Amino acid sequence: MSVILVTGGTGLVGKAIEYVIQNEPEGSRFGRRPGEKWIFASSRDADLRDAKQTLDLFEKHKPTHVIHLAALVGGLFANRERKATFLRDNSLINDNVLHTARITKTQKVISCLSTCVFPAKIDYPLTEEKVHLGPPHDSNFGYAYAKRMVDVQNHAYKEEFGCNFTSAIPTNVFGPHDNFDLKHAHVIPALIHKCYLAQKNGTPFKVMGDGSPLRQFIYSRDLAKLFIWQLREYDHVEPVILSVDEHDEISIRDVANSIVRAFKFDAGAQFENELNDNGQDRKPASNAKLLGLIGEFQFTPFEQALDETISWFLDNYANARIGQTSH
Ligand SMILES: NC(=O)C1=CN([C@@H]2O[C@H](COP(=O)(O)OP(=O)(O)OC[C@H]3O[C@@H](n4cnc5c(N)ncnc54)[C@H](OP(=O)(O)O)[C@@H]3O)[C@@H](O)[C@H]2O)C=CC1
Ligand SMILES: C[C@H]1O[C@H](OP(=O)(O)OP(=O)(O)OC[C@H]2O[C@@H](n3cnc4c(=O)[nH]c(N)nc43)[C@H](O)[C@@H]2O)[C@@H](O)[C@@H](O)C1=O
Repeated sequence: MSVILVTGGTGLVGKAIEYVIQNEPEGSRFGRRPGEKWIFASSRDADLRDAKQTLDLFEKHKPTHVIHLAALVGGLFANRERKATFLRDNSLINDNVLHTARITKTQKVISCLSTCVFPAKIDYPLTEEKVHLGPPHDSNFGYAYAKRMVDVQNHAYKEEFGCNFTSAIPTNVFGPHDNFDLKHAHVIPALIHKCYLAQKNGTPFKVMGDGSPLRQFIYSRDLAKLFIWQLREYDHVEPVILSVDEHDEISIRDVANSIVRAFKFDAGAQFENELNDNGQDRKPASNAKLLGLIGEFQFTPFEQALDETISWFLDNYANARIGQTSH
C-alpha cells in the first residue's frame, strides 16, 4: 500500500492533482492506481510552520510518499511587500516537512520550487542546472531563497541519509481553485477577477505595468499530471522544470486581451503603464529535460484552459478565494 500525502492539498495545484486522480481512468498513467491512498492536507490539518504539528500529521497518515506543495504563495505584489514573511514561513515549512520525512523514513518527497527562483541575470532559456548561478530578481528574493534552499536540502539529505528527495520547478500556474485576490494573486486570477468586476460595475479594467512582460503559463490540471508522472517515474535528486515550451511565452497585454475576449468586455483593458510594476521582463524556461523523460505530453491550449478557469470562477464566485493571499 502507498500512502501519498499532498501538503497544500487544498490549493490551486493540490486541487488539480485531486481532480486528475479522480477523473483520469483508473490504472492509467495519471489515474489512481490500486493500492494507493491519497491524502490532501490543508493548513487546518497541520500548520507546517510548526514542527510538532508536522510530526503529528506524518504520524497520523504514515505517508510513504509526499508531494509537498504547501507554501505561502502569492503574485509579484504579495512577494514584493512581504519578503521576510515569505522567506521565514516557507523556510520553516520546508525544513519541517523534509526533516519529518527523513525521521519518519518517508520513501520519497517531491517539493515544489518555481521558475522565479532562478537568477535574474542569466542566459536564457532557464535550465535545471542554473538555479544557483546568481541572485534572484529583487522583487521576490525572500520566496526565491527559501525555495532554492529546498534543492540544497534535497542534496544534503541524499548525501547524508540516502533520502529520495527531489523537486519540481513550475512556471506561473493558473486554473480552478486559484487565489483570485485582486492585489495579492498571480496575474491571471487577479485579471479574471478585475475584468469580472469591471463588467459587473461598468468600471475600467485596469492592468498593472505596461503589458510588455512575457510569461509562460501552465494549466494546473496539466501540471497535476506532470507531478503524478514525477512521483511515479522520476527518481533523481536534480529538479525538473515542469513547463510548456520555451517559445510559448505570452505577453501580459495578450493575457489581458484574452480575458477581455472571454468576458466579451467591450471597453477593453487599460494599462497603468507604471514601469516599476512590471516585475521581471521575462524568464523563459526550457522543458527539454521533461519532454526527454516523459515522451509525448499534450498541454491544454491556453485559450481553452483560460475558458475553463473563467467558467470555474463564475460558477464558484461565492466560495472562491477572492480575499487575501492564503495566509
Ligand atoms: N501558483 C503559481 O503560479 C505557482 C506556484 N508554485 C508553487 O506551487 C505550490 C502550490 O501553489 P498553489 O497551489 O498555487 O498555492 P495556493 O496558495 O493555492 O495553496 C497553498 C496551499 O498551501 C497550504 N498552506 C499554506 N500555508 C500553510 C501552512 N503554514 N501549513 C500548512 N499548509 C499551508 C494552503 O492550505 P489552506 O488551504 O489551509 O490555506 C493551501 O493548501 C507552492 O509550493 C508554490 O510555491 C510554483 C510556481 C508557480
Ligand atoms: C509564479 C511567480 O509569480 C510571481 O512573479 P510573476 O511571474 O511576476 O507573477 P505575477 O503573476 O504576479 O505577474 C506577472 C506579470 O503580470 C503583471 N500584472 C498585470 N496586472 C497584474 C495584476 O493585477 N496582478 C498581478 N499579480 N500581476 C499583474 C505583473 O506586472 C507582471 O509583469 C513571483 O513573485 C513568484 O511568486 C512566482 O513564483
